This record gives sequence, C-alpha cells and structure tokens, in this order.
Amino acid sequence: MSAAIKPVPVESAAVETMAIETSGLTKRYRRGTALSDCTITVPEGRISALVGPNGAGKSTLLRLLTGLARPTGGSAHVLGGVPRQDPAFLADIGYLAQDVPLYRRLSADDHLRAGAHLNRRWDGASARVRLRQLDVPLDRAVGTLSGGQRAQVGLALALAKRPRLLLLDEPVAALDPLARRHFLATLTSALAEAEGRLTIVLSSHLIVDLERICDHLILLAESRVQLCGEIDELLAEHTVLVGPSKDTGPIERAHTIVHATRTPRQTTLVIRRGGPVIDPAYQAEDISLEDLVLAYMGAAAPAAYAHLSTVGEEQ
Ligand SMILES: Nc1ncnc2c1ncn2[C@@H]1O[C@H](COP(=O)(O)OP(=O)(O)OP(=O)(O)O)[C@@H](O)[C@H]1O
Repeated sequence: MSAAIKPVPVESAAVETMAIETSGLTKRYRRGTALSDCTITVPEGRISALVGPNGAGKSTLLRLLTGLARPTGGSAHVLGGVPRQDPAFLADIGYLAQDVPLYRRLSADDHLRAGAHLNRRWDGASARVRLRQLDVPLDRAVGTLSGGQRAQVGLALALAKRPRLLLLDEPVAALDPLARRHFLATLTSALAEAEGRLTIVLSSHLIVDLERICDHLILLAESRVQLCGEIDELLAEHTVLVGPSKDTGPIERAHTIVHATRTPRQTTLVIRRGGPVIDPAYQAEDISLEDLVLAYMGAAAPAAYAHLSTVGEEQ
C-alpha cells in the first residue's frame, strides 16, 4: 500500500470521538430499500472510503448523514447532532453531491462571494489561492469550465466552509488521472491543515485512489454494511488461501469464508480469520484492499493470487 500521501492518524490517549455514528439506519422507498440496518462509526480525523457496487446505498447514506433524506428506521448522530437541514447543523458539514451542483452562469468568484454571505466561518482567501494554484479561472462562468475544474471549484467551496465533516459523493469519477491526483492532494492537504479536526467520507469506485489516501473503510453491498473499520485492521483480519480442490469444511469451521472460487484442481478462498491457519495444504497470502472489496462484492477469485501453486500440484 502506498503511504506517500496517507494522513498520519492523530494519536489520542483519550477515548476517540466519533464524527459519525449510526445504528440500524434504514431508508425505504415505495419501490424498495435503499439502505438497510446500517450501523457504522467513523472516528474524528479519519478519511473514510465509502465503497460498494452501483445501487448499494452509498448516496443514500450520505444524504441521510446531511439531513437531505430522512430515515425510515434507525438513527444517526453526526458531530454529536441528529442530521437535519438547519443552518446550525449544516455549518460544520461540507457536502459535495455526485453532480457537483453549481450555478452554471456564475463564476467561481461569484460562488465564493455568495458563500461568504451565507457562512460564518468562510475562508474565501484560501479557496482562491488553491484554485489559482490549479489554474482554475476564477472569473469565468463555471458552466464553461471542464469537469475537473468544476469539481475543484465544488471542493474549494466545500472546504471554504471550514467544515468539521466533509462528505464527498463520487467527486473524482469524471476526472482524468492528473486531475484526480490534484483533487486527492487537495483533500490530504486540507486534512493535514485541520490537524485532526476534519473528518472526510469519500465515496468512489476507484479503489486504487482510495487506498492511497484513506485510512478507514465503509463497504456497502445490497443496501447493507459488509465492513466498517480501520483499513489496516481489516486487511490484517483477512487472508487469501490457495489450496487443493477438496472439502473446505475444516476451514469453514475455524474461519469465515467470504468468497470461494473452485476449479477442478484448485480452491481460492478469501477468509476472515478466526485464528491461525494450520492446514499445510493451503498457502496463505496477504490480501490487497481491492481484492478484499471485490471479495465482499461477490467477485470471482482475485486474479493476483493465480501464481500461488497448490501444494503437491504442478503449475
Ligand atoms: N429517491 C429515490 N426513490 C426511489 N428509490 C431510490 C431513490 N434514491 C435511491 N433509490 C434506490 O436506492 C438504491 C440505492 O441508491 P443509491 O443512489 O444510494 O446507490 P449508490 O450506491 O450511490 O449507487 P451508485 O454507485 O450507482 O451511485 C438504488 O436501488 C436506487 O434505485
């Protein structure tokens, strides 16, 4: 895992404060359930990756956390308050929706001036410096900017609020690799400047990007939470086992099999370990974040482990 720009967790002797705590959070629509029984915690100061397949409930969760949607069950506490669309609650929350909603005819400067009227802790100066560094024109209608430039304007506005919690819904999906790199670098420098007082939840399908900057993971699939926790701990709890195609009963009794791929000659298992793996027929290997996510999404055997030979078998 690249640690190049990963934020250093803020050490604290005291009990960690949770920026987000939900319990059984549920959102049902007439046609179906968008989010079911979602119980998660995100400690303050983390940058959390929110991942899952299309339709898993990621946007729904973010909308519930901002108070834009109301739960049909369960509860959420965000920065110690119940999410609601009122200025006192929203003052500490920056939210960038999937489609980066901006007034197309207004310039970045116009947006920054409007923000200064509407927000009490507005830091327009830093936002302007950041946008100038990225060569984003401040005086042109945002409707004439590129997708990447608009995303940077959206992020600059969200950060200008000096939020304690930043919720970003797939902000880098449309960006080229360099623009993504700039966007993510802006996030990590904002996190460093905030010295542990900013928490970020970043929804994205680009696991490699998330792996570079995130230290916490929320994985949703089929409207439910599959995993929630520190990425390093989650990776350490899981292992890939490659072994002969035989009865996996003994493994199943000792561990949780998250995903299994079987061929006539070989079995590849992603397990959540219940203790040490003692069956010598299996080769064990650490799992990458991408393969962990794919395993919980029900994907086929991680191709990266095909090189592991099955004991007693020729490659
Ligand atoms: N306003 C709504 N009315 C009815 N159903 C909705 C509504 N909003 C979302 N849904 C449904 O809830 C489910 C979860 O949607 P959501 O947008 O939260 O998923 P997502 O994980 O963000 O997906 P994607 O990765 O495609 O953006 C989907 O089946 C979606 O069709």
